[in-house]
Amino acid sequence: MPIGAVELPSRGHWAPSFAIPRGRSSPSPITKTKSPAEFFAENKNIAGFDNPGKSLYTTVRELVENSLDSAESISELPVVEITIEEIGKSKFNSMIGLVDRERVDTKLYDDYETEKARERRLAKEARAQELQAKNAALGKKVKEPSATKGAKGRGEASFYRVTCKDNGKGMPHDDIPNMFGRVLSGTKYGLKQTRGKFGLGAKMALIWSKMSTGLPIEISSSMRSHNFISFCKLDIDIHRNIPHVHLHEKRENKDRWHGAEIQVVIEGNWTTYRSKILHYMRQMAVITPYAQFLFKFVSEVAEKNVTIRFSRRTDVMPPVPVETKHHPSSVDLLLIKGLIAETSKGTLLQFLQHEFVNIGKSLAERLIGEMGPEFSPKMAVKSLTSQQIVRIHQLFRQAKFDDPSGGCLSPAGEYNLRLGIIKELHPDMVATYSGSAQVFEGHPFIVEAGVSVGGKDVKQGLNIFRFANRIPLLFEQGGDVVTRTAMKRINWSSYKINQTQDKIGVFVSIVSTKIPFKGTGKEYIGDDTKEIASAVKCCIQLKSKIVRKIQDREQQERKRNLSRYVPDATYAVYDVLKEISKFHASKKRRYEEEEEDVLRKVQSRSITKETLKEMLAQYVEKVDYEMALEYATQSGVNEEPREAIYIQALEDGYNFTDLHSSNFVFRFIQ
Ligand SMILES: Nc1ncnc2c1ncn2[C@@H]1O[C@H](COP(=O)(O)OP(=O)(O)OP(=O)(O)O)[C@@H](O)[C@H]1O
Repeated sequence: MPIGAVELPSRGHWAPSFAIPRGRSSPSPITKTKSPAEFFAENKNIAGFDNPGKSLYTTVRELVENSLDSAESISELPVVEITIEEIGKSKFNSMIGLVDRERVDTKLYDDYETEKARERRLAKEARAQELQAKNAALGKKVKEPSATKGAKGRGEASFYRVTCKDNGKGMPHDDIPNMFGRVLSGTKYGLKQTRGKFGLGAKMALIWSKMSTGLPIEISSSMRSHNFISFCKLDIDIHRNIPHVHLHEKRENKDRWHGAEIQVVIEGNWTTYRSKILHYMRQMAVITPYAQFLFKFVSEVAEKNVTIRFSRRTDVMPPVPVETKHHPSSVDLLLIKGLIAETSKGTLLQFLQHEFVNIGKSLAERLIGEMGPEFSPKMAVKSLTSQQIVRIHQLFRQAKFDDPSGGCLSPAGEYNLRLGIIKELHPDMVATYSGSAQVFEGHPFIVEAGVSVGGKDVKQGLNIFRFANRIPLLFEQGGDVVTRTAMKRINWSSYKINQTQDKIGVFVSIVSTKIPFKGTGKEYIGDDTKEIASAVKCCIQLKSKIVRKIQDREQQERKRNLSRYVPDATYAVYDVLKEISKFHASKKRRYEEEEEDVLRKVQSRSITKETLKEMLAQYVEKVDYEMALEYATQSGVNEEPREAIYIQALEDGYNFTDLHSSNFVFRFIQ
């Protein structure tokens, strides 16, 4: 939807209005209204900008998610480059044209400490270090020393330039100022599964930069059809909630690049949020294995630099989610009024039939009949009174409608989820499951889950990975429906898994046209949504798959263990045989015919160490095969290797056909 079509909440209507007393002498309060930009600047924590560290994290997150939404919207395999560049105080000062100044009156500063206090602090730190070294020498677990707190005081602020570049759709030249300089404006307001929803994230990064560094945001963008790059430098007029454009021009696009590059300079804290940012990138790589991410942290000190490339492992992308219409049981009074105001349909019958899913002509007629004598199919929908609209709403809440289909959703897919887990965690075992579409308050949702055991960089116990509309959720884990289900409602021991000792990965991805997040931070899904809670439980219960995989693994390990002993066993047996064959030659003892045959062969060297080793290996192979066959007969392996596969519809422009299964995709290129 072009930005012009986005109906912005008009200032003053939605914003909290409150009374400010003028002072003791003046009892009559004046009512003030706030612009959305002002409101979010004052309450930035509700959008994930709680402190400098979290703000750095949220800025990265908002920019990366916009990039992915953008590339996927044009079915382009995403290539996203994100760079966080540390900017020292001197560099920052020179960027804003401020001359560095040494402290003169040191006692003026909050972090001033007397000589005595400094000595005491240093002595305490030395004692802590000594204790740590002692513990390390004794092999005891050493706790990370808490960041040495100097004297009190907030310390120096750290500044970072965050740049995010993608190969997405780009933006129309004239829309850029509004997209980045007007809070609550965006192109993702329709009823559709997208990562972004509120029209807020990029603007919050700008508001934070305005609050912490005063520097504007820079946007470069080009669309596929453009032979120019739009460049825009802007900040935001907080009080009026409008963009304040510094520069907006068209530049040459020699390389025919399309996509967007956003750059913002903010205060942050890399030290405290480093691990959160890297976890976020890794989890994004799990759920988006068809994207390529290049993450860079560029420090002023070269040793602190970080470069991580999360490579693409597949070019199979989930389908682009499609916009859908509202389900009658999901709408409220305000929404019905909005739909009536916007509809191009003339009559009530047409309105019901065309503006909602799952209302066909005959159902629309039955509903109108049920509304009462003052309603008729041919009546003008725009002539409905407020009372009549309430009647429609009441009926929508009580009538029975078919559930909405999940066809408009775009889950990661079992194949991608499995691939992402394998690529980033290298587990010993992974089982995945994809649920069918279900419904919550008229919105379809799909839950997919994976369970892994073992792997790289995975801690002992439960490691929970949560995703909503393919966004990793890292904060407020405790109250989340996935955490609670995995910790409290699943009996892991019945899966042959030890909940405290095994390295267990639990991955749950929920996609929907409406994710019931708690709060605006998009950080967790409450445990109180019954439908979602039970779907999550069903999905994590991959019991038969997990148990089967563990048995398979035990089978493989048995063979591996037996094979490992073949050389030693060969030497031991051969040495014994040689000794016995000497006895046999001296006729001191008689043996059975079969045994004599073996001993003769050892003597004549037609049985050597090598042949014996080979025979033992063959025997292990045979026994393993027989046991596997027996196991397969018991557990019905005949059913197991069959994978459901389906053929993707051939659309114009495709010159290949994909055969999908949860474990693989065959691509036939014509
Ligand atoms: N990298 C990008 N490529 C193309 N368009 C972009 C990009 N970043 C932002 N946009 C456009 O700017 C709009 C505003 O982005 P913003 O991050 O403020 O909100 P949002 O993504 O719509 O919602 P949310 O606040 O939930 O993230 C987006 O809707 C999108 O149309």
